[in-house]
Amino acid sequence: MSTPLEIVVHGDKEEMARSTAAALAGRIAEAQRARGTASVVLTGGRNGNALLAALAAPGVRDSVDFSRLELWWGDERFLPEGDPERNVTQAREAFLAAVPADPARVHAMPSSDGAHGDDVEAAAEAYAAELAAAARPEDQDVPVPSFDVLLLGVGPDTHVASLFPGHAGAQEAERTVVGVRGAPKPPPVRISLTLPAIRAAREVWLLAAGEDKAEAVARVLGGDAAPHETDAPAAGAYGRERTRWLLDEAAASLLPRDGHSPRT
Ligand SMILES: O=C(O)[C@H](O)[C@@H](O)[C@H](O)[C@H](O)COP(=O)(O)O
Repeated sequence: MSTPLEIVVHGDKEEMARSTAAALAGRIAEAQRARGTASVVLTGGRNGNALLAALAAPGVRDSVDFSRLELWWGDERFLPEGDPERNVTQAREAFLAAVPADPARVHAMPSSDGAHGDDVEAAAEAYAAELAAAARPEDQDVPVPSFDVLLLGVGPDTHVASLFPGHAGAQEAERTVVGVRGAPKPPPVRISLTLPAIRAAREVWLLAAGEDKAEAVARVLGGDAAPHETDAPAAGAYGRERTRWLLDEAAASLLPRDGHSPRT
């Protein structure tokens, strides 16, 4: 990992969601002051949706100018539009329905009944093209926008987005978006940003709360050296400027406490 890690441990998952939502609102406001707009990549999953619900809370959402916020997704379940299992469907329910986001700036990944039908590779290429079209010349050499914050839930097997240990997506070194088949986490067919796209973000924030994440957190952060990213994709998820792990006590419970702080 090339950027120093920040590890923040909260009392419980609710506090992690609330605190991280407030920090994200602040980061969005800073980016909008600095560059006029902000760009955030959302994640699916329980922790990701809890964060979105906290961001939509009245005291927090009022500090964000949603008319100047670009929203992207790190992965998506490749299902028909409106399917309750799609990350964008869950984000609409948890968050988008409550905030004045600009629909032109909400970049959902394709559905399996859209322009590309059930061709997940074509759908992935289309999203890669949308990302490339939004990239500016001054952005880094990876053809995606300079995301200000890229959010990732962490799976109990250390997967992030839909990049799973031992699967081809975690080894992709060129493309920015891939189609995923045979995902161990249902549904099996997905679209995902790759690690090169993830690492193009200014900041990567990894969300891991709950006892079921303790082994994954210890696997990536607890040893003397990080595991290889193809074996533990979360180990390859870091930003150009900042990498933050947002935990709760349960998820941090297996980290070394004997004066040897987790690798940061
Ligand atoms: O589409 C998905 O399922 C997510 O994007 C996935 O990467 C998720 O973030 C992790 O599996 C953690 O999910 P939980 O927070 O529910 O444990």
